[in-house]
Amino acid sequence: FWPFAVAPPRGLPSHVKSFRPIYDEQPTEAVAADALQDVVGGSEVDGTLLADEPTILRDLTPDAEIVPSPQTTPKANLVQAESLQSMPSFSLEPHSSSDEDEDDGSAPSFPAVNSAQRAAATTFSMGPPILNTTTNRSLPSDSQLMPPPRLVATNLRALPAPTNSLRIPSTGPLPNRGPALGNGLSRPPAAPIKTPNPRQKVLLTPGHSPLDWANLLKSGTNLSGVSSLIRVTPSQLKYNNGRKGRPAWSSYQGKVYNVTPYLPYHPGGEGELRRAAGKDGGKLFMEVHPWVNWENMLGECLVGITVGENEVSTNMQSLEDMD
Ligand code: HEM
Repeated sequence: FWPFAVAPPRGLPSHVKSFRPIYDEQPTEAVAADALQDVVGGSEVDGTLLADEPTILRDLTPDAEIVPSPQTTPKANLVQAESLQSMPSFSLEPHSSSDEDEDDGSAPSFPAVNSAQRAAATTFSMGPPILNTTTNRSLPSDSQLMPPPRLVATNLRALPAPTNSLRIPSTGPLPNRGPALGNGLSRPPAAPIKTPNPRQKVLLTPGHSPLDWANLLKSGTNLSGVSSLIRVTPSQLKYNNGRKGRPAWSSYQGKVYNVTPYLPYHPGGEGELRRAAGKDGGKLFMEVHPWVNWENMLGECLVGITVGENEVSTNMQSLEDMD
């Protein structure tokens, strides 16, 4: 079935595998010619089909005006040599030239032959060295070189001995890892590291922080254990050493304090504070924390002042009586 008014083309070009109509309606001759033109090639000039194959179009459209088409596919033709004279021609053939700057296939000379650098080099012997193939490179003689540094004793530093080298030894125990263990599973507890001035603060029990002590000082509680300040003889001070239920008194620069209520508040621990109980604790105190103001911290604990043994008040009980 051929729906067009024209017959299907015969002798399709080799690159056309099939010829399939794409119009459902009856196309006009012009449309059919366009479709045919797409297939068989050719061109249209001023409404006139210029077919590459006039015989085919003649069969398809017998009434159409058929004119031979110009050559649309370039083909090699013989042309006259005169017509090529106006066209530039190129050639890869080498041509002879006396100019040394022309590329002769070798590396360009530097500096350029006619340059000022080349001229200066010949005049002042400056510029790049000209390699002479007969002498090759002229190495400087020993007399032109700096002499090697002399090894004198003052220039030498003692190298570290191999055993004291900082380099980690490749074999054996590492120097800072302790002794090697037999089973390798457990390690003995490390010895405590001693520092010149270790802090010896203790963990205070709840309710005994420095702030709690400050609040207790302001509470108005009698912390001294006495109704009024008294004269304290050395025997009295020694007697109140905090043992056997007796209060712990300590003297600091002539003043006696009852440190018993402060024991659980002492950041250094009760034991440290008890070391000064029953005696003058000024030396120990100043050895540990001379920055601490004991007068402010123990103000409410003040018992009295130290006096000589013979200065005991008449109404004061003797140490024998207190025992
Ligand atoms: C009764 C008088 C004393 C008061 C009021 C007192 C008070 C204090 C205070 C406030 C601190 C904390 C200091 C800080 O954090 O910098 C402290 C720490 C300490 N106190 Fe006392 N102290 C007294 C007596 C003593 C005595 C007689 C000793 C020793 C024999 C002692 C041994 C220590 C120690 C070892 C610490 C810990 C030091 C540290 O922080 O490393 N204190 N004391």
